[in-house]
Amino acid sequence: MRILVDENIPLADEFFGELGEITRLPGRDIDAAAVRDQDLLVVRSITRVDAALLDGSRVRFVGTCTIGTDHVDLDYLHEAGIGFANAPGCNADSVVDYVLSSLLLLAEEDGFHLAGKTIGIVGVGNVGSRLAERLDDLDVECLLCDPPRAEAEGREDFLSLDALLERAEIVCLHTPLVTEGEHATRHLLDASRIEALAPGTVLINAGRGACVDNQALRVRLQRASDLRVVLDVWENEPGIDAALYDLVDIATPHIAGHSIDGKMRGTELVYQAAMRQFGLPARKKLGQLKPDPWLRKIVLTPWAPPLEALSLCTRACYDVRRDMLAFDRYRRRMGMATGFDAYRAEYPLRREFSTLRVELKQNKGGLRDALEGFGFKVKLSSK
Ligand SMILES: NC(=O)c1ccc[n+]([C@@H]2O[C@H](COP(=O)([O-])OP(=O)(O)OC[C@H]3O[C@@H](n4cnc5c(N)ncnc54)[C@H](O)[C@@H]3O)[C@@H](O)[C@H]2O)c1
Ligand SMILES: O=C(O)[C@H](O)[C@H](O)COP(=O)(O)O
Repeated sequence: MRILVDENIPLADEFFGELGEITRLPGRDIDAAAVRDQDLLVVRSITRVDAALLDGSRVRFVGTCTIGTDHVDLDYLHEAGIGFANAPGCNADSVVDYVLSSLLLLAEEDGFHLAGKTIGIVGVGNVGSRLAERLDDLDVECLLCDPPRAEAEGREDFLSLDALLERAEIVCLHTPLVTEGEHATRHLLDASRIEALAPGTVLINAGRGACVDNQALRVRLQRASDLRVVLDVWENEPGIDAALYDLVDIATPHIAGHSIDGKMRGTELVYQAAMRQFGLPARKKLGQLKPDPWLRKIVLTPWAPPLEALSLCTRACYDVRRDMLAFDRYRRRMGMATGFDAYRAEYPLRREFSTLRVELKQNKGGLRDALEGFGFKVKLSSK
């Protein structure tokens, strides 16, 4: 069997090696000529998978090691009888780490506490629901909006988008990009909703760029810099709006989900689906292959002030400023589009909060709940 894999997929040899010969290419170089003689194609979100790529090829199965599927023409694959799998939830915890690291940074810069804030989560799937679970320990009020789930599950506690936007001080978007139908998400935040955001609102988009009308957001920020904006995803990646880039508070190149833990989970999920497709046993397990965490444990003495301690653990594990500053360096050196892709391709190793254990000698000021809310494994020990 011949297998073509995006070069930014970790553990591809370990998982797929037993199936046949592996070729690796940058995701944007995967074209019709490259896939023609392949049997299995494993991609990330930057490869458009459609008839133009696959017609006339031998490919029988396509896997994307991502949550999102908006780069894949699912109808075409179905009609062509080509098997398909994505990796639901694989990097959801990584996105939640990104959101919490960003919120902590803004809270420190602006001198506010997360406790007591009202946070609106739009899109309550794997990412949104895990974010809500973690925030549960932090004494924040969570407002949830997910009309497809509200309809399917009869959830009366879910709000409409406009009701959520009216009350939330922090708005987190975790919706997929859906361009058609009753629940389309393209420009879910359109010009009128962006204009109506109350001054001081924090807006975070780590779903898909086009869920927010980027031009309208730029216009609002040019008129008044009264919002705090965190954008990990953008319209027209990698050639994003440079004027908007200059106006937002935290700008990163679609790396919220790029923890090595999330990427490896994505490879495992696609491997399992491919083995099912080919009727083979999936013997490889991520547990056998995963590298050890690089930072295992932080021990906090009774003198640790709770807020500083939370900040220290978060930054030790993942500090969003690293990605902001690095992206800025890359885009200055290479230009926006090339820098955007290059930083993602060379993305430094990042572990998830759940890989770090925090040992506490004393549980002062709700520190244990805050650390657990952020996702760290906490042990209270008097020794
Ligand atoms: N920035 C990143 O690196 C990164 C990483 C992972 C995922 N993502 C994006 O985030 C999206 C969400 O990820 P997930 O794992 O939670 O996906 P998911 O499929 O588990 O959940 C998406 C949720 O959005 C809801 N939804 C759909 N249309 C909606 C609408 N109009 N309004 C409100 N909610 C709506 C769905 O009902 C679903 O519950 C993915 O589709 C992907 O596009 C981005
Ligand atoms: O949908 C996803 O899983 C994420 O957006 C993913 O992190 C995208 O990463 P990429 O495939 O673009 O490297």
